[in-house]
Amino acid sequence: MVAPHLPPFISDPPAVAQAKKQARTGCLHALKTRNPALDSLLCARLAETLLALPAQNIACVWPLPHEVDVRPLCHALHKAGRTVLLPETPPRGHPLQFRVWHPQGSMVPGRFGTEVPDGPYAAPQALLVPLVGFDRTGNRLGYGGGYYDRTLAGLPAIPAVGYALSVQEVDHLPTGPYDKPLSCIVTEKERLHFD
Ligand SMILES: Nc1nc2c(c(=O)[nH]1)N(C=O)[C@@H](CNc1ccc(C(=O)N[C@@H](CCC(=O)O)C(=O)O)cc1)CN2
Ligand SMILES: Nc1ncnc2c1ncn2[C@@H]1O[C@H](COP(=O)(O)OP(=O)(O)OP(=O)(O)O)[C@@H](O)[C@H]1O
Repeated sequence: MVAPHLPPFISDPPAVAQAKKQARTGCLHALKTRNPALDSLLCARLAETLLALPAQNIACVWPLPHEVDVRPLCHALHKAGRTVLLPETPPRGHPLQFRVWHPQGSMVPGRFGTEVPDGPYAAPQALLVPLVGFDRTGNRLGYGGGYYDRTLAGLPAIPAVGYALSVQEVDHLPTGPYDKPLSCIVTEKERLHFD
């Protein structure tokens, strides 16, 4: 039997995977022990950044319990007339899909403790990217599922805005073959541009 033609799968070299794991532990600790009063400052800065984009469909984020509470941002974008999408997490190895969120709609449980709206599927025109960690050159770190890496690879032409608190910054993040720097990262203190 002839093997089906699949693109070559290249995982991170072991030293890179190990270094990412170590950075992830430190950044997650910083996220979980943050001053929660900073969440609203970050939301305000993100609203300003995203509303400046000419995008109707904005893929936002619904927070996990330990993450920055960006739910006020979802409400602010909706109030401003934008269509808010939220990610649905497929099995590992696939990119995220996005569904329309409405403040009065229902959320259903998704993978890894996420909550997903029951609205229709839609394509984003701008993408908000939650960060576990980041560095000053635009490199990002997630939970290690490769979900946003794959999603960004499939949507190369739309603006992607990463966000984190400034305590989640590290000096230098290791990168693997699929890691691409973001063009913009927003924290409660600043907006970093990398193009
Ligand atoms: N709010 C939110 N939604 C999101 C993401 C995210 O980072 N944040 N995702 C980003 O890809 C996708 C979900 N992917 C995820 C993949 C893995 C884990 C995960 O491994 N979580 C650890 C908890 C880590 C910890 O608390 O120490 C776990 O379940 O053990 C979480 C989300 C889509 N939705
Ligand atoms: N476009 C892709 N195609 C195939 N494999 C990929 C792709 N993007 C990432 N990967 C692989 O997925 C694995 C996890 O990647 P990584 O540790 O960078 O995830 P992450 O950026 O922390 O998580 P996420 O993207 O979910 O926020 C790595 O082995 C990586 O090589």
